[in-house]
Amino acid sequence: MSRRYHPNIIITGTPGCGKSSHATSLVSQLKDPFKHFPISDIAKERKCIDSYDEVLDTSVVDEDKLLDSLEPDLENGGAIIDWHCCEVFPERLIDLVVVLRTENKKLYQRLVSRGYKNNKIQENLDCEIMEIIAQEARDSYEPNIVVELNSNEVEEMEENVDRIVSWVQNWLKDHPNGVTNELDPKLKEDNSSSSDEDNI
Ligand SMILES: Nc1ncnc2c1ncn2[C@@H]1O[C@H](COP(=O)(O)OP(=O)(O)OP(=O)(O)O)[C@@H](O)[C@H]1O
Repeated sequence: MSRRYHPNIIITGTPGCGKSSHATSLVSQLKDPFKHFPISDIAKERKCIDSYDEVLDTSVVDEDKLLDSLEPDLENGGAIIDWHCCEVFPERLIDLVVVLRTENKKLYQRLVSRGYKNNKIQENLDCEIMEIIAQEARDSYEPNIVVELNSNEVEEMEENVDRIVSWVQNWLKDHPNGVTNELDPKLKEDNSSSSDEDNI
């Protein structure tokens, strides 16, 4: 039966909230076999782009194709997934979902400095105000694996990364035999036996 011996973590949040910065720093601290999966780039590399949204100036990903392509990576474990969507990844393959939150004023400044068009900036600010991604995470995963962290200042980012590294170290200690990749209710109970939320 397929098992993973390192946890898979989703780092999600509205564009500009710091997903890539967090994921890069996390992987540089955790090292091998942990690997950064910047999904926007990977979707292009693995030819999982469905179409282009002219209005929002963004690529539309073929999520089924993306998931088929990523499933073996997720089964290996140690994936640090960096994307603004999280619901596409099956619960059985995800151990922690980190939702980054940024104050609107700060997010606005970051998006302006990227040269985004006004409608794209507004769309992203609305997304953050309405907690779209946080809600998607709450709707898609067990509450004990979803954590919201503030990402307004550099110091917060450093603190967040330290907390996630500690969580990983505890996960590795708590799961010496790994966890199943299968959808097995009994084994799933075993998977959730550690107090994941308490550790982060
Ligand atoms: N906690 C933070 N404090 C200060 N600056 C930050 C923080 N997080 C990110 N930034 C800055 O905000 C900008 C956007 O960060 P980053 O590219 O990591 O966001 P993202 O969520 O990955 O965006 P996207 O979804 O568009 O890829 C970068 O210039 C980064 O340095």
